[in-house]
Amino acid sequence: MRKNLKVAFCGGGTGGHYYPAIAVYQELSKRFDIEALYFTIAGRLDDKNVEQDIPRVKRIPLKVKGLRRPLAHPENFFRVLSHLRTSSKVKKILKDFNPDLVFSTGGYISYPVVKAAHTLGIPIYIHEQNSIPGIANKKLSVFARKVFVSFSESADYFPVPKDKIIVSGNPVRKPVKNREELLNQLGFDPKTPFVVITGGSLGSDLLNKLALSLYSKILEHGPNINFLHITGNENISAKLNEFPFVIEKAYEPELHEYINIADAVIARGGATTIAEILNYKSFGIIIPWEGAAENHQYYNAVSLEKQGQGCVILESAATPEKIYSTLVTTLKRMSFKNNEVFRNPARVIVEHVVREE
Ligand SMILES: CC(=O)N[C@H]1[C@@H](OP(=O)(O)OP(=O)(O)OC[C@H]2O[C@@H](n3ccc(=O)[nH]c3=O)[C@H](O)[C@@H]2O)O[C@H](CO)[C@@H](O)[C@@H]1O
Repeated sequence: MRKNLKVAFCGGGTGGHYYPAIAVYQELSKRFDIEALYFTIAGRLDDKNVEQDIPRVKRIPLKVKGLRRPLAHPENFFRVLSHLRTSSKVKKILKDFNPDLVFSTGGYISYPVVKAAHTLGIPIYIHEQNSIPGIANKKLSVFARKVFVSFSESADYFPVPKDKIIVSGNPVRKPVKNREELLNQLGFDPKTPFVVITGGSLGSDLLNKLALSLYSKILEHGPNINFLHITGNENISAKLNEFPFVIEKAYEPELHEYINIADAVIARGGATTIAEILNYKSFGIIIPWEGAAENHQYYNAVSLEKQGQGCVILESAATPEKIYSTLVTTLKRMSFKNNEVFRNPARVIVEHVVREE
């Protein structure tokens, strides 16, 4: 008989924080009967998706806001007070649920949850997706039993003994669909190169603009390439009508399936998109968002480039001509991929958690 495991998760607001938690849930549920509780940020992506992604989950939406920058901003006084109030509510919920462990993937929602779990003595595990860790994870790492990091270079940022840190990689969801099935559904020929364009879970105006010029060039000069373009909430369909080789979606809940079969991905430098490109053996043409805290998207992207699975194009150099020529060269070099995930970071995490518990 399989053992029961009660897990409380938190980490959300964006897909970059949320999907690694889902990947860990999926891996844990191969070994245990999981009873899950998920603290979501009310109204955000995690809150909207968790009931589809985790069967029978107890969803606990919290109304929390992140700290404003600079940190000395007067508004932060009230936000910290609200975190403290939320923390006592969370403490009661955690006490009643009585989980075996808390798994947190960072972001501001993790403050009240991890602090409450700490006061109750519940084992805490933290995962950091980015090359340069976020403030919440750095501060909360002292309460964790283990801190999992995606990049070895992040280890030095955490104020904890080195043996607490495990370089696991960033967990990605396990793809289950094949290329033919997915591309036939989109009405594309599976033998034609297939490219995903994504600005991450919130979309990117810059990528949307660049893509339109890229499509015009392809219409004029070729070669044959089919695209799935994730626009975020922006609706640009009217402008895309003249390009029959492009399917546009505002959001695709199973984007990982398409990244898995893509011959190339044009993307921002969000850590989880980068991890999907890396682990599914695709190739990324990455234009990092320069506004990311401490430029972490750039360092995420450089790490992909160093591993031979991507190239970084800075915003200032990201002209349609540059993207077009890089894409054409990339596709010439690529052979069509198979469907295997060559590394499964979620398994590394689960093995450590099982060993500890
Ligand atoms: C603007 C912002 O704050 N960006 C941060 C956010 O990025 P953001 O949420 O954009 O995250 P990532 O690009 O890292 O990951 C997006 C995730 O959402 C999934 N997805 C996306 C679109 C879609 O339609 N369907 C779908 O399933 C992707 O497959 C991926 O799993 O978190 C990342 C990880 O902490 C950080 O590195 C980014 O800097």
